[in-house]
Formats: sequence, C-alpha cells, structure tokens
Amino acid sequence: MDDCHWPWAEIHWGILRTESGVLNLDTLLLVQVCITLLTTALLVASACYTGSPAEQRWWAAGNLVVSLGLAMTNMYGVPDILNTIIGYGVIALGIGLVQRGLRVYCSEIPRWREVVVVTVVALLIPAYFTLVVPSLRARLCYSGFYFALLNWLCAATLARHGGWRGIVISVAGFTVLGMALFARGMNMVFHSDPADVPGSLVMGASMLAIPLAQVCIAFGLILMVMWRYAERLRKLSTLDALTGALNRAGLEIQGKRVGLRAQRGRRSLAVIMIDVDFFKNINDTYGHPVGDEVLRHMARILRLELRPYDLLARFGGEEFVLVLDGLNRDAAIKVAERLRARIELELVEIDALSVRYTASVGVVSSDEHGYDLIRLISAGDAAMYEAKRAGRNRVIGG
Ligand SMILES: Nc1nc2c(ncn2[C@@H]2O[C@H](COP(=O)(O)OP(=O)(O)OP(=O)(O)O)[C@@H](O)[C@H]2O)c(=O)[nH]1
Repeated sequence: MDDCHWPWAEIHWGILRTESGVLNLDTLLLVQVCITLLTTALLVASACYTGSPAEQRWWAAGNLVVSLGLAMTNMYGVPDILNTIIGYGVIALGIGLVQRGLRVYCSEIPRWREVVVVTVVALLIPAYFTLVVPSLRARLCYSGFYFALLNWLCAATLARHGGWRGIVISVAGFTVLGMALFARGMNMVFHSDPADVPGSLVMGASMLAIPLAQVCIAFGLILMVMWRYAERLRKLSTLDALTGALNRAGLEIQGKRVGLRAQRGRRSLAVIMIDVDFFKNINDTYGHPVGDEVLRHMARILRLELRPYDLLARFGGEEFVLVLDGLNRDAAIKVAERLRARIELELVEIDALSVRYTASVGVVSSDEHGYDLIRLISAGDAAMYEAKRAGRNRVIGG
C-alpha cells in the first residue's frame, strides 16, 4: 500500500467542499460531536424518566466517551501520537461501553475484558502505523475496518436478542455506521488521492451517513427502553401484584380477545369460577400472611394445570376466574374437577406450618350462556355459590 502524507486539515471531501470551507472536516466532526452529545443527553433524560436502567447508563457513558475521542482526533497543535492513537483508543472505549450496555439490555453477561481488548486493539492499530511502519493511509484504512467491525458487533448483539420495536432502528443504525466506516477504509485502499471524484464521493457520503446513523442508533436505543418501560407499566396495570394472575382490568382486555377468537373460530368458550372455602377462617386462624400464601399457592396450581393460552385472573379477594378457549361445559367440568381434587390434596407449607384448604367451583360455557364474558362470569359465579350452598369443595355446572 502506498504511503501518503496528507495532514487531516488539508483533505477536502469533494461534494462537501465549499469555497468558503464551511463544510470542511472540522465542521463535520464538530457536528458529529454535537450529535453524540445531544443523543447522550436524550439517553440520560430517558434513563431518569424510566428509573435509570443500567444499560442506559452504559450507552450514555459510551456516547460521551465516543464524542471525547472524536474531539481528540481533531485537536490542533497536538502530536499525532496523542491526536490519533489515543483518540482512536478513546472512541473504541466508548463503543465498548455501548456494547456493554447492549449486552446488559439483551440479558447477556457483560465482561470488562471485552472492553479492555477492544480499546487496546484500537490503540495498537494507529500506534503500529505511526511508530513502527509510518503510513497514514494504512492507519486510516485499518482503523476504519476495525471501527466498522465494532459497530457490526453491536448490530449482531442486538439482532441476536430479537424483538422488533426500536431494535430494528438501532440494528440498521449500527449496520449503516459500520458500512460507512468500511467504505472509508476501502476508499483508502482503492483511491490514492481521496480528493479525486469517486474517492471524494465515498468520503462525502460516509461523512453524511455517520451522523445520520448515530441519530438512528440513539433513537432506536431510546425507543427500546421506552418500549420496555411501557411494557412494565402495562404489566403492572393488568396483573395482580400478589399472585401474578391477571387483575380485573387485564381480564377485561384479554378476556374480550379470547372470547372473540373463540366465537370467530366457532369454538365453545368455558368459564370456571373458583373460590377458596372458609378463607376468612384461614386468615383468622393463621394470620393474613398465611392467607396470602394460600392465594399464591392456588394461583400457582391453576397456572400449572392450564394450557399456556388459557386465562387466569384473580376476580376478587379469594376468587379466581379461568377462561378456556375450545372447551364445552362437560369438558370444562372435567378440568374443574381435576383442579378441585389437586387443591384438596396439596399442602401449603409456610415455615413450620402446614395448611390444607379446599375450593368450590362453578363452571359455565358459551353453548348455554353465549359469548358475553360478563354474562358468563355472573352465571359461573351463581354456579359457584350453588357449590358453596351444597356443602363446598365441589364442582357445579351452571
Ligand atoms: N390474606 C388475604 N385475605 C384476603 C385478601 N383479600 C380478601 N381477603 C379476605 O378473604 C376473606 C373472605 O371471606 P368470606 O367472603 O367470608 O369468604 P370465606 O371465609 O372463604 O367463606 P366462603 O367463601 O363462604 O367459604 C375476608 O376475610 C377478606 O378479608 C387478600 O389479598 N389476602
């Protein structure tokens, strides 16, 4: 590879060159630094809003370090060794921190060793081509390839995680950023003078693509975090905190969906109402914490016995509702009997205590009562109270 010695400040990138020099490399670098600082501020703001998850702290720190590195690469009056070698190392450290945040986000184990290796390699490449085999061209070329690889690694980490919302924007951003850096590296290989027309086109395009990709990445990251936060809030508002079953709001939303699906598919829809017998006695005898444990225990058993797409909701104090797609009344009575028998057999063990309890069950289906969930629940409730009146610990079909 031929060596050439253009000081950075003397390189003008064709399509971006203006006579007044407004869009020179310094200006573009300044824009990049400003964008990185702006996206860092956005990341920090969203971290504060969502309770500061660890991954965002790493992304924000990584962004800050990248912008510091970018600024270092373009300082005037500073020897190359500081300017480029340390600047590149600092940029790589920043990308390493972002990668660490991505790993945390994807529930992978982040390792400091990786960040150290990434940084050291980024220091070694320019050091080698500055001190051992001096070649600006080789330095820019190999550093470009290396930074491209790091960004593609970030894209791969996120893509492995899967999902859709926000992730696709960040994956695209990392991929484009990698491509822009790779193209710059290739440009150094194929064009001896970057100011010739094809060379300057590649350089100009990559200088525009880099900040755009950075904005995409940051918006994608913020979207990802906001999506997770919204999901957490949605869960909190539709789940019962004690048992993890759906609460009334969750039952209303999901029950409607399951009911419509069954009706459209012309399948029966069964509703089972289950109520713990003499629950007040359990509370009064052993205390509320034991009563709470009985409720958690019952929810656990019901969940274990159900199919993944059946709905389980806590309807009131000690009453649970099951919504079963594709079961008629007789089939649902068989399921209910199995549940009742299992509950009767199980022991709830808390510290030195062993508590046994039973449940009364009412079963109804859409074949007799239609698909309206409110009607089904009130018919199921009536059947359950009939089971209570008939002596408890039994199943009654309504
Ligand atoms: N530990 C605990 N108790 C609760 C909770 N929610 C409601 N309860 C209690 O559940 C009890 C329900 O009592 P009752 O409605 O008389 O029902 P029961 O004693 O089971 O009688 P039957 O249903 O007729 O067999 C009340 O004492 C409520 O205070 C809860 O989240 N945890």
